[in-house]
Amino acid sequence: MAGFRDLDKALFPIKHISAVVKLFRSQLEDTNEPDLALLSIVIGLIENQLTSRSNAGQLIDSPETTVLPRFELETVENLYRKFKIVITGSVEPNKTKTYATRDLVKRVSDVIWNSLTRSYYKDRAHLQSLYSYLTGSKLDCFGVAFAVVAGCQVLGYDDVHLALSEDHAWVVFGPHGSETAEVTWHGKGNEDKRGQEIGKLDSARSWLYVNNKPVVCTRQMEVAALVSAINPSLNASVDATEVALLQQELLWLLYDLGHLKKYPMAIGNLGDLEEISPKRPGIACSALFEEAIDAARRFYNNQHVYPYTYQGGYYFRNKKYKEAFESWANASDVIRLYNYSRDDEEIYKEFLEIANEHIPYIMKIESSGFEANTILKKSECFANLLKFYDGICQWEEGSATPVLHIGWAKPLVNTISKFDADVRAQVHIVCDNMEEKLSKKNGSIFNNNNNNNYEKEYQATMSKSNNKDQTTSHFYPTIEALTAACSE
Ligand SMILES: CC1(C)CN=C(N2CCN(c3ncnc4sc(CC(F)F)cc34)CC2)S1
Repeated sequence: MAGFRDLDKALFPIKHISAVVKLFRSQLEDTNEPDLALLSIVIGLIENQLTSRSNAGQLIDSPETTVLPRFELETVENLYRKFKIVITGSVEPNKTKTYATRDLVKRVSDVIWNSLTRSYYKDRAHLQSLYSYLTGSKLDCFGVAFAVVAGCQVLGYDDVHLALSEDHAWVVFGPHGSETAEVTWHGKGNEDKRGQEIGKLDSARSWLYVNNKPVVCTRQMEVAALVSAINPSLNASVDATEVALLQQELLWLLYDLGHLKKYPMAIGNLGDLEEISPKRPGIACSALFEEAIDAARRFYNNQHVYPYTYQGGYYFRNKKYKEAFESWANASDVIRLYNYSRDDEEIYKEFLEIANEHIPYIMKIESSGFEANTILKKSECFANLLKFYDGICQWEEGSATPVLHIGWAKPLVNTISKFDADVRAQVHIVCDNMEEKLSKKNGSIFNNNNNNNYEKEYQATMSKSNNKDQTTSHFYPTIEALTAACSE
C-alpha cells in the first residue's frame, strides 16, 4: 500500500481542489496500490465539511481558485491512524503474503459491522466514506463494502477487491478473484447474508447480481468507486458546487488514466456532470453515455440496465424523445432476461417512472397538436414503445413476484392508442419466441384465423380511438391480453 507518504503530506494544508487532484494523481500514478483509506478519509472530510454548513452560493469557477476551508494534515493523520488501529487491533496482518480466506474476510466485515451505531437512517447522504465511519460510526450499504476492502488493504491482502452490481456491492478474493463473499446488507428488512458466497440461490437470476457480471474492481477502480460515491448534495434540491466540481475533476483524472474503461456507471456519472457543466470541449456528454453502453456490451455481456437509462434520461431532459424511446427499449431488452425478485425494487422503480411518468409526459406534449414533427407519426417510435413494454412483460414471465398491475396498463393503453392506425400498421412484429411463450401460458392470444376475439377487440379499441376503418395486415396482442398474459 502506498501509505501516507511525505510527498502526500507536503500537499497539506489543502486549500484548493487542485491540491486534492494532485494527491489522487500521485497515489494513482506512483504506485499500483493507491491507499484507499487515505483517499476515502480526505474525500469524506471535504464532502462533509462542505455539505454540512450552508455553503451554497459561493462563486465557483476553477479548481485552482475555488477556495476550500483549510484541511489540516493532522486531522487526516489522526483518522488514518485510528482506522489502522481499529483494523490491526482486531485482525492480524498478512505477514506471509498469502491469499485472504473466507474467514479473514468475514472477520474484517465483523469488525466494521460491530462498530457501527446501533440504529440510524441508512439511506442518509454522506455515509459512504471512512470519514463518516471514523467520526460518526455510520456507513451505508456501499460504505461497509468499501471499508472492508480498505481494511483488507491495511492488513496486506492485495487480492481482496470490490465487486459492484448496479445496486449492491460485495468482495472477491483468492486466486484470480475466484472466491466471492457478501460483506454488507442490501435493502430494507432483509437479513444480511455476510460471509456467504454470491448468487448461489434463486437470487442468481435477479438483476441485483447482474447474472454474475459485476464490475470487479482493481485498486484504481476502487478509487473510481469512492469518487463516484461522492455526494455533493447540500439538501434535496441544492448541490455544493465545489464538491461537484471536485468529483468531476477526479472522474476526468481517472478517465484519462484509463481506469473507467470497464466501469459503465462511473462513465455515466461523468456524463451527468458534463451535461450540467461541460469541462472537456472534445468529449460531448452524449459520447460518454455511448461509451458506457459500449463498455457494458463489451465487458459485461450487455447485462447492465443503467447505461441505457443514463442515456435515456439525457435524451428525455433534452427533448430528444425518439432517441429516448430507443434507449428505454434497449434497457428493457436487458431486463427481460432476468426474473424479477424482491431484491430488485430499485430497477422496478426505474422502469415504473419511465412507463408511468416520462412516457405519459412525452405523449401529452406530442399530442398537444403543436408538434409538427410529432413522434406519433413515427413507426419506429411505436415499435420501440412496444419493445419497451414487451421487455417488462418478459421480465415478469417466470418470476415468482409479479411486476405489472392495472396501474401500468392504463398509461400503457393510453400511450399506444395515441399512435395513428396507419403508423401502427407499419410495425411488423416478428413473434419469434413471444407467440409460443404466450400461447404456452394461457391459450394463444395469437392465432391466424380471423375470428380471434382478441383481434376483434383490438380492432374495436383502435378504430374507436382513430375513427378510421383500417385493415391491418398483422396480428397484435391486444393490450388487455398482453397485460393478462404478463401478469400470470
Ligand atoms: C441512470 C441512473 C438512474 C442515474 N444514476 C444512477 N446511478 C446508479 C448507481 N450509481 C453508482 N455509480 C457508481 N458505482 C456504483 S456501485 C453501485 C451499487 C452500490 F451498491 F455499490 C451503484 C453505483 C450512481 C448513480 S443510475
